[in-house]
Amino acid sequence: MSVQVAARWVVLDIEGTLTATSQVHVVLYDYARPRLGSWIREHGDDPVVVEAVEQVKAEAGLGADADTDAVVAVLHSWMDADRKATPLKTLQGLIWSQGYARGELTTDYFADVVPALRDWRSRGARLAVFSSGSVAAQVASFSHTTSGDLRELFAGHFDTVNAGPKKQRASYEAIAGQLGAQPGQTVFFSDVPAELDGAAAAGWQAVGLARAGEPFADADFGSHPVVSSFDEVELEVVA
Ligand SMILES: CSCCC(=O)C(=O)COP(=O)(O)O
Ligand SMILES: [Mg+2]
Repeated sequence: MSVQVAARWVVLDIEGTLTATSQVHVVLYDYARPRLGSWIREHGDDPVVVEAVEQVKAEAGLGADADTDAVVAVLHSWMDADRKATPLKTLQGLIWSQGYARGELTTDYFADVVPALRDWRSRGARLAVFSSGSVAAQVASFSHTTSGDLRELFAGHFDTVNAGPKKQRASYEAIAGQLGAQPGQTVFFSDVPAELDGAAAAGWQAVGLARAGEPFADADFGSHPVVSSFDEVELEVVA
């Protein structure tokens, strides 16, 4: 069954929507896990790293003098629990960016994704991304994919820093404001029902992705329309 959407702006979640969850939880997390300690030690003069480490200590209740091993233990526990904490996402993004630049990481999308995004873009839709992954991680991941460099497809990238938490209405209002998008002409695609609730509360259209084999495949999407792939989306691009 197909879902009809009339929109100018298409905003996309990544994990579970564009890529398999294993692409993040296995490929990317396994890449970051053994590199966190050395990254923190070797970039002690990078203010971004210093701030992220301070945030980890504060969020985890560690003392200010906690050593790097203690910070890394917290980061590993957050990855084990898939806690999408902003300082973890910042540090992962730095490490993944280097991995993509070195050719050690490549993003693989579900088969329907790249054809759909190219079709929507060619017909005048504006595309943007809203993910818990940092903007740096997003840009790096779209630059090295099995379909080439896809960065030119996107007009905006949003994360928990420049937009806010993905389940909150205010984050979607912030994104629409930054894009200059009319909420009613904007659609958000995600595999997580609570994220769709946040988008809908901001006046957006919201469509669930229930992809076979993914963690949210059998989730209750409530009143949100649901598709199992982008092949089931009929997008009318409005001016
Ligand atoms: C290559 S971007 C990294 C994706 C990531 O770290 C993540 O946690 C994905 O979460 P999402 O909000 O896209 O479900
Ligand atoms: Mg997701």
